[in-house]
Amino acid sequence: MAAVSGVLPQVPEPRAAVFRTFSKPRPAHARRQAAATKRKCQASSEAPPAKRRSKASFLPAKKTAAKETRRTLKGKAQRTFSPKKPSAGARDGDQERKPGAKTSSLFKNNPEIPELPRPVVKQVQEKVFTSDAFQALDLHPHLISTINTVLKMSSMTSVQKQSIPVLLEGRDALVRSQTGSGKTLAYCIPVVQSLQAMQSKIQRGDGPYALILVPTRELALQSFDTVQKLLKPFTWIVPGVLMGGEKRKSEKARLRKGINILISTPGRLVDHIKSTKNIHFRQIRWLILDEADRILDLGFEKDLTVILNAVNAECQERQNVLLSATLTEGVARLADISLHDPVSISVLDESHDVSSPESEAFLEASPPQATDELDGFAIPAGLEQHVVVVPSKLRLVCLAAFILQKCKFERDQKVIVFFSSCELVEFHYTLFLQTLLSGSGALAPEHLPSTSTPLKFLRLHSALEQEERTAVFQDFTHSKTGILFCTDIAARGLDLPQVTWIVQYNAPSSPAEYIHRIGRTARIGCHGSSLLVLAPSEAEYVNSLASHKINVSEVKMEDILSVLTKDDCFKGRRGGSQKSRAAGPQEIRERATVLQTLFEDYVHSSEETVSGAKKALQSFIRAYATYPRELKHIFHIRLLHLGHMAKSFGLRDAPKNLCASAMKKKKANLKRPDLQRKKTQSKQRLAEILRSEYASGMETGGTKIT
Ligand SMILES: Nc1ncnc2c1ncn2[C@@H]1O[C@H](COP(=O)(O)OP(=O)(O)OP(=O)(O)O)[C@@H](O)[C@H]1O
Repeated sequence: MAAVSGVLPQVPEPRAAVFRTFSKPRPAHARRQAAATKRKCQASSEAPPAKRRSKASFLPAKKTAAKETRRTLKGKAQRTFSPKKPSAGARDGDQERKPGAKTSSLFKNNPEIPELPRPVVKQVQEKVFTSDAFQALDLHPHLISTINTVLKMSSMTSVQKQSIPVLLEGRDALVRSQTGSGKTLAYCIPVVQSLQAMQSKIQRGDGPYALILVPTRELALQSFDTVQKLLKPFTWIVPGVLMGGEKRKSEKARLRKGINILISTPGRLVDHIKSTKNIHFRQIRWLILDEADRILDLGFEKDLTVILNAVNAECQERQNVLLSATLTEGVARLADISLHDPVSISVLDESHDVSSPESEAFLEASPPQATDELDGFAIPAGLEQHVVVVPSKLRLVCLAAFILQKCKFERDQKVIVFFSSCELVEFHYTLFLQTLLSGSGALAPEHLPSTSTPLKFLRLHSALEQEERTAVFQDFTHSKTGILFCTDIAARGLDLPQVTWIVQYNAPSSPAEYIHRIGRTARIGCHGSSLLVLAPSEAEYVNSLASHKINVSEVKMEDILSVLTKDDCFKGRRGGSQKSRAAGPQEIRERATVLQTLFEDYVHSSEETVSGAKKALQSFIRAYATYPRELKHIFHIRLLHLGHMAKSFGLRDAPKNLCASAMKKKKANLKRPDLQRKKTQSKQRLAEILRSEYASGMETGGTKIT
């Protein structure tokens, strides 16, 4: 199959059947080139036959995947992306493909898929809506009409019904209700109502009366948008947003003119506290921490202390409100330092009988406690949660098949896929764009099945320029369909309409993050679904979720992969299609192999792409090493099979240098007397890395007072 270095054909490996149906009609010169490539491919396909499959194969097949792929090559050599000459990187030791080596052995030597534990847990549920109209509240008539006409809302949600009167009474509060239940308005309405009612009319130059802290820039923009809408009738009250990525100068200018309701990420605010002389908190009446547990979790504690000190130094009398769908011990600790005689508001219905009188949201007028996860977190009733166990080698094709199923063969599907790092998002985004999209190595329109929808890929992570981040956020918000690849910066608070599926390709590091990620769908009483992808060694995670009252139902990997039989782009040698013959397990395996080969060919098309895949793999391993201690027995790097993982990055073999450097480091560490100190340092570095995901964007440059 593979050629020895030196006689390697220009096109590294012909996977003609893969590319044939993916290509567009080509001009004459391209056809001549393809014919030449075809000849080369035919020549290279005369390599010795691959070995027969071993009996230890997962899903035993009659023929090897490698064999099948090679057979598809004959006489079908067209590429849909333009590979550069096999590069040094692509040919170096670990990636070199030896004569007779297998193309892909996706279904061989995989670990058994274990029987998943089936714990039965009673999920916590909340009732989203009440029958009470906003008119029932003592609000300014213009505010009510804005809610009704601009926001187009008539009845209150449970959390709004419970929170708004309490906050209008002037109490501090700790508010917990499920994702997508309307917490933003639960605090924005009382803030606007109280500020417009102030006896001496607010002046812009007075500065901030309300300070709203949120963990991410997108959430800051979203909350700003809501506040802006509510303020329509009250034009003298000026809202403003501070967030990383924007020009500091323009923010300073806006601060100088005056912002009355200030929405910010903590890091950015701290930066202004330290560097902007026009910022003051003399008038502060409200301090709101949205996603309060996250703000604490991510090491924002230090920033928060700076902010609280700055606010306390100028003003003691204010209302404090903390909100989140997930209360943890951390929140309670935070509550200790910032709340005064707070009311704890929790919208819960554990009875599951949402029509019974007892199931009404209840108000618990007590100090907040460490409500930790023992209670379980409420999950929207319309959310169906699934889990699929996939051997590492098959992860990539499984994800691709799932996306194709949802976004190509079903209508109006909006999917968010969560990854554990920016590098992973970038890698998968580029790979899918280059291989599955029309025009760049993908499906030519004439080959698209009539039922299919064009794919639209987007990505969101902290390493993007702010302008692009905002554009992507807006684009996905207003799209009817699409696939958003993202890190956890999109996990909290974002209200992206009509998201139908959440995929967690990398498992989250805590049950709280699981809840927030899946909470991007099934919002405000709608329906949605989620899929968690686990490796066989991670199956135990289902029990961990169950201990937090989270129920997931299993879907079989084969059922996800079977979509490939709907798509003749992935036809194997025997060319079976759904029309010509029934799709059996063998055909599914063949097509999965064709798809994997498409990925591998792209990855191995240049030195750059090989190196990108290696970096992504490295990033995956780094992220894997950061699971908290209580999950280490499930997610431990020693449980990973590097060679198998490499396949899920389109690499044909495990990169040797990656292993070697990791091992060397481990050995060296064992000999070190100062190991403990180093460990602490690396933990700190890790915290920094995680933190950078939510950074203010103002880390670089001096902090000159202006
Ligand atoms: N009373 C209401 N009637 C109809 N829709 C509402 C109402 N209140 C809020 N919404 C809508 O519900 C959606 C979710 O609201 P919001 O983003 O405030 O939820 P949340 O509880 O803060 O979620 P998360 O925990 O994920 O941050 C938004 O689109 C919002 O406009």
